[in-house]
Amino acid sequence: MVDRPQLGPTIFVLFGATGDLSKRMVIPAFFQLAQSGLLNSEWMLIGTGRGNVSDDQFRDHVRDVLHQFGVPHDDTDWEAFARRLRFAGGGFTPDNPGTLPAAVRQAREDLHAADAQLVHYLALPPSTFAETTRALGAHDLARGARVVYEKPFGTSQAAFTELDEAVHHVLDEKQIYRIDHFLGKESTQNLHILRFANGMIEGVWNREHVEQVQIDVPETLDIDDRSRFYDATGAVLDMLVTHLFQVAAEIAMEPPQTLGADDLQSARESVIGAFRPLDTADVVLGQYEGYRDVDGVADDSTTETFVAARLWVDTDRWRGVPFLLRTGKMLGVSRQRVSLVFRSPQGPLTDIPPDGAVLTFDLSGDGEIDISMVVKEPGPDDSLSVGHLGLPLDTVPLAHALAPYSRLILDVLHGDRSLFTRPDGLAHVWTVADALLRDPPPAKPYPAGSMGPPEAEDLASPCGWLVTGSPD
Ligand SMILES: NC(=O)C1=CN([C@@H]2O[C@H](COP(=O)(O)OP(=O)(O)OC[C@H]3O[C@@H](n4cnc5c(N)ncnc54)[C@H](OP(=O)(O)O)[C@@H]3O)[C@@H](O)[C@H]2O)C=CC1
Ligand SMILES: O=C1O[C@H](COP(=O)(O)O)[C@@H](O)[C@H](O)[C@H]1O
Repeated sequence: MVDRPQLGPTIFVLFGATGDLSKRMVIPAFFQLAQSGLLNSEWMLIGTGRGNVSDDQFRDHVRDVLHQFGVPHDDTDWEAFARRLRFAGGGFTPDNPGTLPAAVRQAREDLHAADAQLVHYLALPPSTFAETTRALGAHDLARGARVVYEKPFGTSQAAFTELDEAVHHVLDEKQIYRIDHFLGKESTQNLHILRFANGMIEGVWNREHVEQVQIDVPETLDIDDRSRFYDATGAVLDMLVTHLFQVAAEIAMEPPQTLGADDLQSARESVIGAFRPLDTADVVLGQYEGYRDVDGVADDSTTETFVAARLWVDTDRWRGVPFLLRTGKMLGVSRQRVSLVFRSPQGPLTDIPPDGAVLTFDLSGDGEIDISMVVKEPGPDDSLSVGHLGLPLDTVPLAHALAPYSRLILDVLHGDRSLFTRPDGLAHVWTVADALLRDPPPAKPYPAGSMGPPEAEDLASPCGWLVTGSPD
């Protein structure tokens, strides 16, 4: 990132600026960028929404958000930031521009930058993506702009195709940034950096050496804050076909020619084409006991709050290696672990623990890479034991981790699409998930605080899931 050119003046339009995602992620991330001096000094953030919120009311909201989410700042930081906040209300549809076009014109004047880079961030319900894009075209706010779409970008093959066509009617692919914040995590980026920078890792990144891959994101979190959204979405759409598939693609991809944006994006998104459509016999769905009592959840809801799946990647590199994916709400622990479990060598040693040699990427927080290895148990005989080496990424010299949303927003400002998804990859995602979405197996009940339905354990045999309900 040190080699990146200076950014020019920027106008960042935040749709859904007073919504949940904006307050949790986008506003704190943008503030982090401003505070770290990573923005051009000439920028303006225009929040938008359907209500008539004054600039000052919006500034109060933003300040509350920074307090609520514990974003450290002093008065000087805040005053410099607040001066650059505006709000444009009155809605924004193809028939009604509200006050946004005028606010953008004014921002260009205030910045003395007729050519300021316009970025629209759609932190909106996905059902509004197509219409908002049409409105950008209708009110001349699409020309030269970059547009960030939140997930999910479509909820089925048909919905994806319809949305993709609507968006491409107004924008070129180069203007489109479909965000998946798991790709912005420091450890996720190490799935390609560590691999391609270290021959000893790249050499074993294949079926000859890897017995199985686990992508495991259990969460203790409930869904109370967004029960309506969640009940209409479920774990398969919320996590599996989005974040977990993208992480699987990061692992499965063939080496790109370069780590330039187009090559990296192409390598990751094209390997999704080799994901075998999921067999529902390889999927276990669950629903935690008590889910139907949550306010906003239907009394007879069949929505899954847990999914475990065995995915196969039909490439020469990975044929026959199961990719085990698991995530769910109200589980016994919160973890975000990607593990490559290595095969035991044939040779003189017997009784080697089957999951002794594992390379793990911890995606949570600032990230960590761990290696476990089978070693001699120090002592008088030759018993085998498993030892661990941990590398917290914040201990790497000069580490200055960016939160995933900060990193991805910065990439948008720089016009770097390497960590964003592409329509060919997404189109195939819907093919892979089609049978599961059309005819899902019933969600099996599981107790809150457990690790999901017991049937999910069988998917991961013989090693079993490496993340268990017990503390590490
Ligand atoms: N919340 C989260 O933790 C996460 C959310 N996401 C994604 O981010 C996006 C936004 O999610 P979230 O913030 O939770 O959503 P919200 O339900 O909070 O909606 C965001 C804002 O959108 C506006 N809005 C709501 N309905 C409509 C509508 N029918 N037409 C136009 N504007 C509307 C509202 O602003 P106003 O009333 O001011 O117009 C609202 O504040 C979604 O795509 C979601 O999937 C992704 C990851 C995590
Ligand atoms: O997108 C989502 O991600 C979160 C988990 O993300 P993280 O920020 O904790 O890494 C998940 O809880 C949520 O259901 C999902 O919508």
